[in-house]
Amino acid sequence: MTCALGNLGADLPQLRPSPKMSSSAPNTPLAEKIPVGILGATGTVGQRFIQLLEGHPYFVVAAVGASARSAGKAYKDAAARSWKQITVIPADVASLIVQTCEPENFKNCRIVFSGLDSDVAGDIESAFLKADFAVFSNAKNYRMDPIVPLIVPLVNTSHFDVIAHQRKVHGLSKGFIITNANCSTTGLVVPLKALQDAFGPLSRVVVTTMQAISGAGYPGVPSLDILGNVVPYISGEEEKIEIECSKILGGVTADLTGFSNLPEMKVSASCNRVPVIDGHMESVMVEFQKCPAPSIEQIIEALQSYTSDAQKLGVPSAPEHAVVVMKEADRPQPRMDIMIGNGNTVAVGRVRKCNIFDVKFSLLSHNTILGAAGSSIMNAEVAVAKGLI
Ligand SMILES: NC(=O)C1=CN([C@@H]2O[C@H](COP(=O)(O)OP(=O)(O)OC[C@H]3O[C@@H](n4cnc5c(N)ncnc54)[C@H](OP(=O)(O)O)[C@@H]3O)[C@@H](O)[C@H]2O)C=CC1
Ligand SMILES: N[C@@H](CC(=O)OP(=O)(O)O)C(=O)O
Repeated sequence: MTCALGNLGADLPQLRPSPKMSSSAPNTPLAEKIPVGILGATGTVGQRFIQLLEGHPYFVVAAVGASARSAGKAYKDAAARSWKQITVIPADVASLIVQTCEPENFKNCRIVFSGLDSDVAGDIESAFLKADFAVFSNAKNYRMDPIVPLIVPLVNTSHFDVIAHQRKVHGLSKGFIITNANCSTTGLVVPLKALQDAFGPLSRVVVTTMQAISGAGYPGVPSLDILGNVVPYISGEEEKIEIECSKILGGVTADLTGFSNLPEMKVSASCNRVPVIDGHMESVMVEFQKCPAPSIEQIIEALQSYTSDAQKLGVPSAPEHAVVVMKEADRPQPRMDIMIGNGNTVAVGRVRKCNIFDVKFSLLSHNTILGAAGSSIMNAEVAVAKGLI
């Protein structure tokens, strides 16, 4: 899964100058919106980008890309069968002509958000990086690359500090690549970060996931496999959760050229596909290095009071609460709780003593909002606030 991006320094095309932007007041609309492109725009994650970017205060969708199967059609026709959002396709995007995913077709964009299938994301995202775009990827291809930040905006925006080094290595002036985490990793690391900040290092984490079908994209899991059923296997998912947590919860090296992972924190994941449309549930057990461990009351307080850097920066998509702790015995539940914080909050419940580790709880996070497009957009907002765009 670890891929080297290679030497990207040569043949940089001249891009149009980026619009004037203010990094001093990140939560107010920019004087001129930043044109963005969406790669994989017809897919499950791409659609979520289009939905979330409608009326966005910083960004405007200026180009959409997908495979040769979709290219050349108006977006509304290319996505006619696959659009599964509960809102209609925004009118200004509906009429855009879908492009093939080549940088020259996105010359009017400063940023590209990628919801590309991982089979093609590696080469395409690399081409956009080489062409000096700011690339925000949802695919797994570059997550573990030693100079690519893997950022969950409610957890580790400090990892943006490696961008200057990444630009230097690749000979870029404005471009960079940031990746999001796997959707189950994303829901997990937010409460883990709250606990790590409050009580010090974690030694062991065991997680069992119950993942929605939208996680598999469209058309995804056949209905006959999933209706009235549970499938106890999602290819590659357990391995991704187990390694990504360590990079995200670790720091940046002192010279800002890479990441200091947390090999001492052991994570074991078991993943299941369940017949839910949106929202990944996770059942989590945590052991602290600290002995004696904090009390359940202290743990609940730490989860509730956790405030991420994205919230402190006040970027538009940052939720009021990174974590909400639900007190009802049978919550959170996907049907009722998935849109807390507009899909960018992690709902935690059933926080209780664990007879084997120190604490156990359930969590719910939105796999295509916080777990994908929502985090990418929030990462881009943070990049604007940090003056990187
Ligand atoms: N769904 C989720 O919850 C999450 C997904 N991800 C990741 O996000 C990415 C997208 O996932 P998802 O939206 O579910 O996948 P989908 O299968 O729903 O969408 C895939 C997209 O990639 C495009 N595509 C496929 N082949 C090519 C090609 N050769 N050239 C250009 N575009 C191509 C498709 O276009 P076309 O319609 O023309 O075929 C489509 O737009 C994946 O890497 C996935 O692992 C990450 C976190 C969560
Ligand atoms: N595998 C996840 C979604 C996904 O595509 O993850 P990743 O981007 O890590 O491959 C799911 O099925 O729910």
